[in-house]
Amino acid sequence: MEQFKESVYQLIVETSTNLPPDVRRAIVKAQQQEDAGTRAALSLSTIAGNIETAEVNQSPICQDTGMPTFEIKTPVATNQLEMKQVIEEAIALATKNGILRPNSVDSLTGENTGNNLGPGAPVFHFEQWEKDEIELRLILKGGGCENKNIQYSLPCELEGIGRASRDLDGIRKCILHSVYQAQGQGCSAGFIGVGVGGDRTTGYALAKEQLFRTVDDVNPIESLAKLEDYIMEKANELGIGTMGFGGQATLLGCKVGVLNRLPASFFVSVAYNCWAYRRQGITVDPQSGLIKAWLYKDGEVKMSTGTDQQAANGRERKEVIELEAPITEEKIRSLEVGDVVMINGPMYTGRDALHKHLTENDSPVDLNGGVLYHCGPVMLKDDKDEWQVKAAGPTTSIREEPYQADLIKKFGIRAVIGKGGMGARTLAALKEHGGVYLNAIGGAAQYYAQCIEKVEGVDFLEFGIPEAMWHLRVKGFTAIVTMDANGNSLHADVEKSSLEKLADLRDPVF
Ligand SMILES: O=C(O)C[C@H](O)C(=O)O
Ligand code: SF4
Repeated sequence: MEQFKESVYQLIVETSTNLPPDVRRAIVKAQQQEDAGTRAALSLSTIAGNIETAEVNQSPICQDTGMPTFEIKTPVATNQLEMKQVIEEAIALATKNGILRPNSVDSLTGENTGNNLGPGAPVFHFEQWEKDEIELRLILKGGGCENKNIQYSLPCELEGIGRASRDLDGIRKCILHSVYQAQGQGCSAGFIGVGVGGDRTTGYALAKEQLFRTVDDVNPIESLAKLEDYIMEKANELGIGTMGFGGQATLLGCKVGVLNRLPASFFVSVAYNCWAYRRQGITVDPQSGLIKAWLYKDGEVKMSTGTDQQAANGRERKEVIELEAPITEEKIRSLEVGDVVMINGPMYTGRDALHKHLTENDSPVDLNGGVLYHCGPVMLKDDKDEWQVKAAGPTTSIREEPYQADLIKKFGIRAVIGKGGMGARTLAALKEHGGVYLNAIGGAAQYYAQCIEKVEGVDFLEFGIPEAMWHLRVKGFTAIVTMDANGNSLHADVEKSSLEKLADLRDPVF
């Protein structure tokens, strides 16, 4: 069992730090589709560089290492209870070593268990088979894209695309709508697994299972193969693009599975996965516990960071505006949507727990002119007992919409960094107070970790590592202004134009 534990540990490390070749190929293809110099192309370059760094440094590709979900097939008479225990030990070890973020939170008390174990975590699906080998597949699907999963109960009326009836064309409409409603918030360009039929539970389970198919896998059911191809073509016409910045690549994969349903129910369930599509698998010899084969490794795909591509196209990078924190109101008001900024100086992290706390309490640090970063990093203490940043990309900002406007005004915050954009109340507060929303590249956790020079302190560690308020000193932290102090929002614009394009796809196709 010691060797089996080592094999499972290796599987966890590979899944968290090294994107499989089929996913890499899909991202490379997206890079080739985008025009050099655009926001989408720059973001994809950052993503490509991040993928390489994560592999080289053996560090998490994204700081949200997700809900570890195992699909396991065992020979008859294998002791699954013993296996479960060993896998849990491997999970706890990977968490201790900074390969996984402590991600399991008591839903009633908010307490983080610290080792990724607890009721329902990790997720195990066991099955027996006749073969004399163990197969383990693992997916690490993060919370931001999980929040963009959606389940439709047909018939229904859908914004933009109209009525979805109980037929193949209704299914088509639901899937297109699911991509639209995700916008950039699930770190597009994404991959979707779709479950048609089943009940509410098995429909979602089927949708997730589809994510274990390789990107180039062709559906054995002809009508579904056609549907998958159609969705790939049309979803990429919605213009949502990487991180919702607009662009050619919105969807990188679509896989559809089907189950029978009850006469009264008709569910279409969609599991949305970000570009950081971390899934891997192994077969293991049950006697020795050694890895026999890797399931998603068909060759090496090196990522190109795109600078060569830009140079080849002769296009200049947009000028970068340097900002020293704390930032003056005048400087902030001079920024416009589309500007690329580079921040130096202090920055504070804060997400769900902190926003709620600051609404009711004072801040332990002066946030006047300050930069607030929606981020839940992976942190480890080194031998000198100092905190080191292992991964630190942005989290989805829209969750803080109920609080953000009040906090901007209450504390004098000038820049909020996150991903996916924020809503109308925040936009109004940015205008009134003089502030900007900066979009960082979701999932690029290695890229941003490298911009952090020092961890200068931490408050509210009792909220758990992801939710604590980390005091960071950054240098060259690059992000894009997507909401400015003049009332402009790139997110609102992309949402509007993609809704119009969705509406163009109303007419029946199947
Ligand atoms: O929890 C996080 O760090 C990020 C999350 O996966 C998100 O996409 O918002
Ligand atoms: S931050 Fe983005 S890339 Fe990371 S898990 Fe969340 S959705 Fe995925």
